[in-house]
Amino acid sequence: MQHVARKRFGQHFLTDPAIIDAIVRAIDPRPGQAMVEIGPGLAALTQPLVERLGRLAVIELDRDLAARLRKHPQLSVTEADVLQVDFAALAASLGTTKLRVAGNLPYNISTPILFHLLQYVDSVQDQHFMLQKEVIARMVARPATSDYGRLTVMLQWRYEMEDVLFVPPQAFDPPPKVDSAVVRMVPLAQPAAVDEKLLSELVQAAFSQRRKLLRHSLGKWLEQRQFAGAFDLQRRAEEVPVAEYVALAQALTGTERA
Ligand SMILES: C[S@@+](CC[C@H](N)C(=O)[O-])C[C@H]1O[C@@H](n2cnc3c(N)ncnc32)[C@H](O)[C@@H]1O
Repeated sequence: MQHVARKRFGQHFLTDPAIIDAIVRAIDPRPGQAMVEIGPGLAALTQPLVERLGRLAVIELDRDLAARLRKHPQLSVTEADVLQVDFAALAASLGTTKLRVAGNLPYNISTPILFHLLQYVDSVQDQHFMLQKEVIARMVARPATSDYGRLTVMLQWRYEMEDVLFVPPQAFDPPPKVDSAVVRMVPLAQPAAVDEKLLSELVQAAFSQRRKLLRHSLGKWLEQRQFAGAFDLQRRAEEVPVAEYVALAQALTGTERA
């Protein structure tokens, strides 16, 4: 039966066989691996993935698409909003502690999905996501560039990330208005021990006025926390490397490096 793409679910279905093949090769699924796909849609990626894996868990919000997918004997379908899914519990239900996660994400909620998964980083082996190209540019950005921001710091603190593939709008039906790309995210083996909430507040304060020097955006914030250490506030937020934000958050809590 024909499915009309639903805009509210960010539905853009992959149709280009060469692109689908390139994405699956980048993911490199192996038999028996525990993988979950977010937003399988009409199964463009799902089918080649499950052929290689043997079994695949999928999370789909669209009730009609979930009903179709349930007919596939090798899929376990969770009909849910991915932002409500407990990935640690999902990993346990699949008999693993480390999940592989993949998906051509709905772009309207891609940043919330990335932050949701950050909570479950300890239950993840790796993540491969198709996203708007500009979002991936922000994820993998280097300091002192206009793409470097809150998303960069909060993700680079926990993941090694790589832009692995460019995908043009014509690879989808209907084509999105933006260019896309695929990112590989691998959790760091030895992340710094830091209070994530504090780091998040710090980074938010720093980038709240990104064109100004940090003494304007962060000075007062540090004063309120009675910070007496050394930190150069004569810079803009985008000039501070991830490791320095982490070290500052550690100094604020007295946490030692792991
Ligand atoms: C960009 S489409 C990708 C579809 C398919 N994987 C493909 O590549 O052709 C995004 C998919 O995510 C689903 N989706 C949208 N919002 C979702 C949510 N909150 N939770 C789970 N799935 C969602 C959509 O219904 C759709 O199937």
